[in-house]
Amino acid sequence: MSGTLALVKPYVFLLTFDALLWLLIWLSVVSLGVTNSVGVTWLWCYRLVCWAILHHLALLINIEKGQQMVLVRWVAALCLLLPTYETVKTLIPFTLQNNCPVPDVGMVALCAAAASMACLLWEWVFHDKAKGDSGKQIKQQEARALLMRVVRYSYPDYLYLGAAFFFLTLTALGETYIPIYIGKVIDILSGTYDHDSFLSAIGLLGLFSLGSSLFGGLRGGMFMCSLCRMNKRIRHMLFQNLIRQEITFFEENKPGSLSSRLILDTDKMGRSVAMNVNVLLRSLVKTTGMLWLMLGLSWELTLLACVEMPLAVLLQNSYNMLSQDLSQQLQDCQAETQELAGEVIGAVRTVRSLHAEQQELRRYQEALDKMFNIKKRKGIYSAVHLLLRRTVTVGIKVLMLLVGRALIASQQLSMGSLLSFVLYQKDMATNMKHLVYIYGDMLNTVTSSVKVFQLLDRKPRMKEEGSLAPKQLEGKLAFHKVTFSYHSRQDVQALRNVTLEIAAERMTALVGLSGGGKSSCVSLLQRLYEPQGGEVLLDGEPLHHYEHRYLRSKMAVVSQNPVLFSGSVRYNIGYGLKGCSEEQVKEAAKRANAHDFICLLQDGYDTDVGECGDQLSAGQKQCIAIARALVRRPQILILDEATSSMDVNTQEAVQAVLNGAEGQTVLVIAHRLQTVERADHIIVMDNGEVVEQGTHQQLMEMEGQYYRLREKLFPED
Ligand SMILES: Nc1ncnc2c1ncn2[C@@H]1O[C@H](COP(=O)(O)OP(=O)(O)OP(=O)(O)O)[C@@H](O)[C@H]1O
Repeated sequence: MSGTLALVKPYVFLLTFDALLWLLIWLSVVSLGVTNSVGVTWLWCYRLVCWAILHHLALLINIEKGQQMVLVRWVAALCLLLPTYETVKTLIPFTLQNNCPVPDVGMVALCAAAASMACLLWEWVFHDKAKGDSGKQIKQQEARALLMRVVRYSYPDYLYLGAAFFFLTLTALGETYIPIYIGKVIDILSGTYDHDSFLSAIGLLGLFSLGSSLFGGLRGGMFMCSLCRMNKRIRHMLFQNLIRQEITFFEENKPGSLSSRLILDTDKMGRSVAMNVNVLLRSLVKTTGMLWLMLGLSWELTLLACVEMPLAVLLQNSYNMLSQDLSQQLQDCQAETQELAGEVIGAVRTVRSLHAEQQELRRYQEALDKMFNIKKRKGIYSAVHLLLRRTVTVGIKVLMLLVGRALIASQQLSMGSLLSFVLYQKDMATNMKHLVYIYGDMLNTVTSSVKVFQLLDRKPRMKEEGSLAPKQLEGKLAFHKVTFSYHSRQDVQALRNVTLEIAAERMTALVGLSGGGKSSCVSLLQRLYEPQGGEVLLDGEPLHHYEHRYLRSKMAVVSQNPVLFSGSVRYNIGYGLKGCSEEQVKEAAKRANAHDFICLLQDGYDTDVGECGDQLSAGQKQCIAIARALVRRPQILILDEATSSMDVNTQEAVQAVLNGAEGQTVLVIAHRLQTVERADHIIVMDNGEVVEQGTHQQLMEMEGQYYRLREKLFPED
């Protein structure tokens, strides 16, 4: 309380000083016997002198620097608003000129109130507070910075937005003039009837109504257009950055929440600019226009109408503070619920086979309950806020009608003008509410952009792509003292000081018990992860020195559970290849032993494989995945249990083709002895380490782990 008093004191002091200056000039005018208006030039001179005096006084007051600057800005507005208003008034034709020697007390008070409110609004809405502010203010500053960033993203649509703002101004101006003409019509009808005046008033009323509707439609269309364009741009940028991220990122962020960011949050982000700025500007133009016309009708009623604003600001401010946190909680909760539903639906077979429907239903119910509670609290805040707002509005309206009645009785106001005023006041309250509410809403919705921006700004945690792309590649792979653990399980080392060589143009087999580290080696070869220690080399050069695209063209990997995309068989085999011919697709399919079963499918190579290839068996999917790898003619082929779901005959056939691939480096991980026996070199891994290596013969003769564990290593034989 004492803090607020200390804050208000300098303002009261300067306001009293200003009132004294006005009293001085009034006494001078009276004593000199001036009866005509002093004129705008004189008023400017006088107020500039006042400004100089009050400005220096403001600088002399011993307050904190930031607050002093606010005071200085307020003094400028206080001194210069009235001469500015009088100047603009003289420039507009048909406006009643003030013939009093000095502006009347009401006008001075109104300008002081307007300057204070303008400053209050400016400091509250736009001005950055000094450093060292409380957490909430810092949060608001961040929200403002975010808002500016969202605005910057709409720059490319400046033509659409410019046109939209142009139509918006015309619409708002048209709407502003309507009540004035309604009042005129009422005055004509209630006084002595003049047909020409009536027709002209009705004609102009129709013109303004029609014009504002037409421009309103054009404005809406332009805003929608720019909103759609911005959404498209942001989603594209976001998706582009998402697919560049390292695999760990996708392990940490579930697909449900990512797709929510991509769809819901980007949408909200666009809305926070296009829709809210639309309403904000419309309200701003309308409020300014209406204030202008209302002042022309009666300053007493205008002053009364303006009282509503600080009260509305106060109420809205408190409501925004309470609802901003809840909105954030609600968003997180919605993303969680969506993720949960997506996970269960995606894994519905597993859920059903484990009879976990009830358990999942309970989990979903809990998530819905949590969301409901947040929404309930939000609803209660909103209802209380609405009630208080309505009470204030009705109170002000009653007061205004009482004052209006007094003004009509003293013939200072006509009935039509009072009606116009009441219409303005209603509209004014809505517009002011928008002015206050929209900014809060913008800050609210802009918080959904935080996560979008975090994703947009996220740099993949991988080494920079190299530039090596030699024409001739031998295809020799090597691990040199490689240590690696997954981000999600940093306590467990998946690979420990692994050193091994995969000879060029030879077939090497990686064998070992489950969890030995074989698939981790393959992941590092694909550069899905980066090792924490040591290096993975290709022809003696670290993998990250090579161009990304080059590596992908030289190395193909087929995994145990290959992912197919919904689309035709042909599309899946030639996936990601530009200009892949029909012959190349068929030849690869034949080599992968897939051609025969593809021909038996309903539409042959044009058959849709369904979502994730669901309409094919696991073995058929593997055959297509092998064809997809072979069509690229890779120098290095990695098969991670790639034939495990095929029947024995198919496995044999495919393996024979793979073995016969001339000049190719082949690395296989297999659980079948026949496959491993064919390899030129076998590396045995256990618990993240290389324990033995050699040919099948050598390993058998060694009688080490390979020999002892062969039954566990090759359970399929
Ligand atoms: N994505 C992952 N996140 C965390 N830990 C993982 C991940 N993948 C594997 N691991 C762990 O890393 C270690 C090595 O696993 P890896 O999959 O490389 O073994 P593997 O020899 O290929 O086993 P399998 O024959 O069963 O496929 C294991 O302890 C495993 O639990």
